[in-house]
Amino acid sequence: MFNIKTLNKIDQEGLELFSEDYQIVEDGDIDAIVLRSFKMQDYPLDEKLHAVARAGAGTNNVPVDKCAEKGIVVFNTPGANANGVKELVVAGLLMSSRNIVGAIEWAKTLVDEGEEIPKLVEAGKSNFAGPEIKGKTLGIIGLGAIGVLTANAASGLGMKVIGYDPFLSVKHALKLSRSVSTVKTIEEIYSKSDYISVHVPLVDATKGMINDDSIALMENGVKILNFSRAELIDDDAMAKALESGKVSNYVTDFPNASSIKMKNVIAIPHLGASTPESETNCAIMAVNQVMEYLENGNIINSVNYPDCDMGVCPTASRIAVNHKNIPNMVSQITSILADHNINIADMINKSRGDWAYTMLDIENESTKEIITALEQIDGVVKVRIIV
Ligand SMILES: NC(=O)C1=CN([C@@H]2O[C@H](COP(=O)(O)OP(=O)(O)OC[C@H]3O[C@@H](n4cnc5c(N)ncnc54)[C@H](O)[C@@H]3O)[C@@H](O)[C@H]2O)C=CC1
Ligand SMILES: O=C(O)CCC(=O)C(=O)O
Repeated sequence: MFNIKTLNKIDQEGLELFSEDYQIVEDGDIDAIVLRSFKMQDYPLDEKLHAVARAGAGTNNVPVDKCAEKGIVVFNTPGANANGVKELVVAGLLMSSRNIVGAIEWAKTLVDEGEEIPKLVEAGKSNFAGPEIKGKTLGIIGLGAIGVLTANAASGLGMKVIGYDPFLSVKHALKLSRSVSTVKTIEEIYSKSDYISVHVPLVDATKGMINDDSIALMENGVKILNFSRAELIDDDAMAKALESGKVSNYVTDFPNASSIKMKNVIAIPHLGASTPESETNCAIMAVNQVMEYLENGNIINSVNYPDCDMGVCPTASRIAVNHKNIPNMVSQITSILADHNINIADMINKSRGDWAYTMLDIENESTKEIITALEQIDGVVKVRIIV
C-alpha cells in the first residue's frame, strides 16, 4: 500500500485515479506528496518519501535541490493549467486598458441614485475611457506553455506580438503563431512594447528582472502584467514607476504587502490557474506521474531528475538507483550485480545537471544484500526495489 499526503486541496477527479493500492493519509510513512502552492521549504523530508508532485507549473515553493540530494523526485505538470492562465492574462490586458475595475467600482456607488442612474452613467462614463488593445504591441517574456498561448491569443485579438525566450523549446516554437515575432534581446521587448507580460519561472536569474534599469528602457505609460511570481518584480522600482506614470498600470496575480498599496495596481488573488479545467488537468497529470514513478520507477516531467521510461518491468525484478551525476557510477552498480551473479536484462542511465538515475531490470529477485551494497556506493542517495 502506498501512502499519499496532500498539502493543498487537490482536485477529486485526479485523486480518484489512485488505485486501491493507495491511501491518502495525514501521518506515518509517506511515499509521495501532492501539493499546489504550499510552501514546502521547511517541510521534513523523511527517508521514506520518494516523490513530490506539484499540481501546477512553478516549483519555487518546493526545495527542489534538497529533494534531489535525498533522492526525492520532484514533478510538475507542464502546460496543464496554461489555458486557465492565458485567459486571465487576456482579461488583464483588457482590464489594464479599459479601466474596467475602476468603472465597476464607480457604478456601485450609484446604487442609491434610483431613476437617475442611466443619466449619471452617461455623464460619468468618460472618466473611464481607455484605449483598445488592437494594433498595440505586446511584448512577452518567456515563450513556454503560457507565453505561447498568450502570444497567439493576443495576436488573434489584433495585437502586434513580440516574444523573447533565449531557451525557446522546439515544442513551443512549433506552437507559436506565425504572426508572432521573436526578438533576440530582452531590451527589444522593453523598448518596443506598449504592454509587457512576464511568463518565466522564478529562479535566481529572473528574480527582480523588472527593475529600475529595465523600466528605464520602457515606453512611457507602458502596462506590465505579472502572472508568474511576485519576486520577478522589484517592488520599489515598480512603486516609483507607477507614481511617476512611467508605468501606467501593473496587473499582478501575486499581490504582496507592497504592491497591494501601489497606485494603478490591479491586484488579483492568484487566480490564474483557478479554473475547474486547470485544477482537474493538473491533478490528473500529477497523480498519473506519481503512480508511474512509485509502481514502475518511470520518471515523467521531473524538475530535478532526468525523465526515464522503461515501461513495465518484464523480468523478475527492477531496481532504481538515484545518484550523483559523477564518473564510474554505472560500472560500480553493474559490478555489484555481477558479484552477486545477477544478469541484467535491460537498463537505463540518464543524467540531469548534478543528478542521475539508473534503472535495471534483472533476471533474479533483488535481495537485501544487493540493495545494501548499492546504497553504500559513494554518491548513491536512494535505492528502491520497484518489483
Ligand atoms: N498565475 C498562476 O496561477 C500561474 C503562474 N504560473 C507561473 O508562470 C510561469 C511560467 O509557466 P509556464 O509557461 O507553464 O512554464 P514553462 O516552463 O512552459 O515556460 C517558461 C518559459 O520561460 C522561459 N525562460 C526561462 N528563463 C527565461 C528568461 N530569463 N528570459 C526569457 N525566458 C525565459 C523558458 O525557456 C520557458 O520557455 C511558472 O513558472 C509559474 O511561476 C504558472 C501557472 C499558473
Ligand atoms: O495551483 C495553483 O493555483 C497555482 C498555480 C501556479 O501558480 C503554478 O502552476 O505555478
